[in-house]
Amino acid sequence: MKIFTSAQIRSIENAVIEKEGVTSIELVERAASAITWEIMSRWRPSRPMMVFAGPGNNGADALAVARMLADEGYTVTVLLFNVTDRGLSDACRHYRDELTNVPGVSFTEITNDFNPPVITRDAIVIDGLFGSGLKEPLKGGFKSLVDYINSSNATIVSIDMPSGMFGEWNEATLSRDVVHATLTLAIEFPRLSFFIQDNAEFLGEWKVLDIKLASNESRGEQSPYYLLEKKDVKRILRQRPEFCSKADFGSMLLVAGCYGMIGASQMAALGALRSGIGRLTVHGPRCGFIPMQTSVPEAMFHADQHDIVITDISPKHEYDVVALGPGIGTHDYTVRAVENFINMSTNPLVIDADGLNCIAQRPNLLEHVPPMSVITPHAGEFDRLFGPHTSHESRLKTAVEKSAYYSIIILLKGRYTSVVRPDGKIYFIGSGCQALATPGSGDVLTGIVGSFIAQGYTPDLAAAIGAYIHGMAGTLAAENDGTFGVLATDVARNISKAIRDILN
Ligand SMILES: NC(=O)C1=CN([C@@H]2O[C@H](COP(=O)(O)OP(=O)(O)OC[C@H]3O[C@@H](n4cnc5c(N)ncnc54)[C@H](O)[C@@H]3O)[C@@H](O)[C@H]2O)[C@@H](O)CC1
Ligand SMILES: [K+]
Repeated sequence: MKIFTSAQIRSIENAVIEKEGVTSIELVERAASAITWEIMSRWRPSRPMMVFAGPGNNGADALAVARMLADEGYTVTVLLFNVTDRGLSDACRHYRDELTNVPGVSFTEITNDFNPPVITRDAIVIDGLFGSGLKEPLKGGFKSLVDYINSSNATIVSIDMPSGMFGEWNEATLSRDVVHATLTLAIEFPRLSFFIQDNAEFLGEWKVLDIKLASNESRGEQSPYYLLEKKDVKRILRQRPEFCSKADFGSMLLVAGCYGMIGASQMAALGALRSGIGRLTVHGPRCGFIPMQTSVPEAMFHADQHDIVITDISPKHEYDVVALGPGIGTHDYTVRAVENFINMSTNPLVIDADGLNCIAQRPNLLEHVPPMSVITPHAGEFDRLFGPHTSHESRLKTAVEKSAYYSIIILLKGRYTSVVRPDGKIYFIGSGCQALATPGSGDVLTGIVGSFIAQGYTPDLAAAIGAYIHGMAGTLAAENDGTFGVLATDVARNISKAIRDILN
């Protein structure tokens, strides 16, 4: 699914109005009925509704919802803020005129100062102050109003977006002067902001409501941002031919483990094997030999000359891909081995965890990472590589810049994992859940991504489908065990099930 900017959504909306002869009032009506249904399915008419409407079409949506809720027997108090020089939008004026004599609605239009009404704890606040037409961070009276709403402890439903939040790029608004919604009901499209962790506290739960807006128009519109869905992964994944052998599914060298972290080699190896690798060799220190051969006998083991750390990475054979990093530590010998290996590599690599921490000790080394390699940092590893960041949004922007500069794919892990390509495209992956926040989970992901590259998927797609399948495997594991106690081995065990579900 493409993720559009607010400007693109406006132009899609205008195109629908012009080409299909739909009026903006009809669109508001569609949006408002979808919102009203959603509210009615969650809260009974005994809950008082308190509607805050702004001067644009976000306000029009709110006024139309107020009328519909009143028709359904809810008690509705409406405050319309008509305080800007520009006055009301056409649709807002239309719904204002319609509301003035609806029974069950207490309506006030504010054109100047006002005394804030008491918001009781059982009230449902409907926030229709501003949506995609917000031009600058809120200030003055609107800022105080938003503060007042936030301090009410009531349930807050934001229409389209929490008022004060932009559809994209919110650094200037971070955590200040934005409605903190309990539920955000987005109209037709999710926004880029929804996938960035900084904004989670504004959005609360969010849901996209379908108002049949222009699938034709939106299909033609280009966007660098995508939400990867199950159907996309199904389209990318190739069914295995009936006549096949393991030689058809690639070979991978996994460079992983040190004394005390051989578990990382196991997790990554399981990730690779459960996602279909044809042949897997693990290179690790000698102390890893017995544990690896007993716990993952399907993998071959190639022992380093050193007992407890990796000191030399010189593959004896050709591999389709080398994945490097889980549990290797950052001993001087290992940093040097990583440096030598990267300097002589020409094919795309997968680099994770301590592999990245080793690179962070030799900053120029990134210049020598082969193009189209995949690096898979979490926020901490990312900052060690590229410097500290104060927000997830700024981290994402740096990822776009660094991905282009180094021609590498950056898979930035999080609630919505972002796979950033050198051409600026970002795939967001939301298939995971809290269960994945467990030790070894990232190692499993490294194994999966490496395995898909070895099987012939391009590194960007291997990273994207790998992250999706990893997330889904974690979610499937949580269906059995809840979100607290899922182990990385449980995630690995569910990979094959996730792939089967996707292909069915
Ligand atoms: N996307 C769509 O196709 C549809 C959108 N609809 C609604 O329309 C909304 C967008 O409507 P609009 O474009 O009218 O925009 P908004 O209603 O978000 O806001 C525009 C108004 O707010 C004022 N404003 C902007 N920034 C301000 C600030 N910082 N301080 C004070 N005033 C400020 C503007 O001058 C203008 O009057 C969406 O969020 C959604 O709720 C729906 O009505 C129907 C379909
Ligand atoms: K809003």
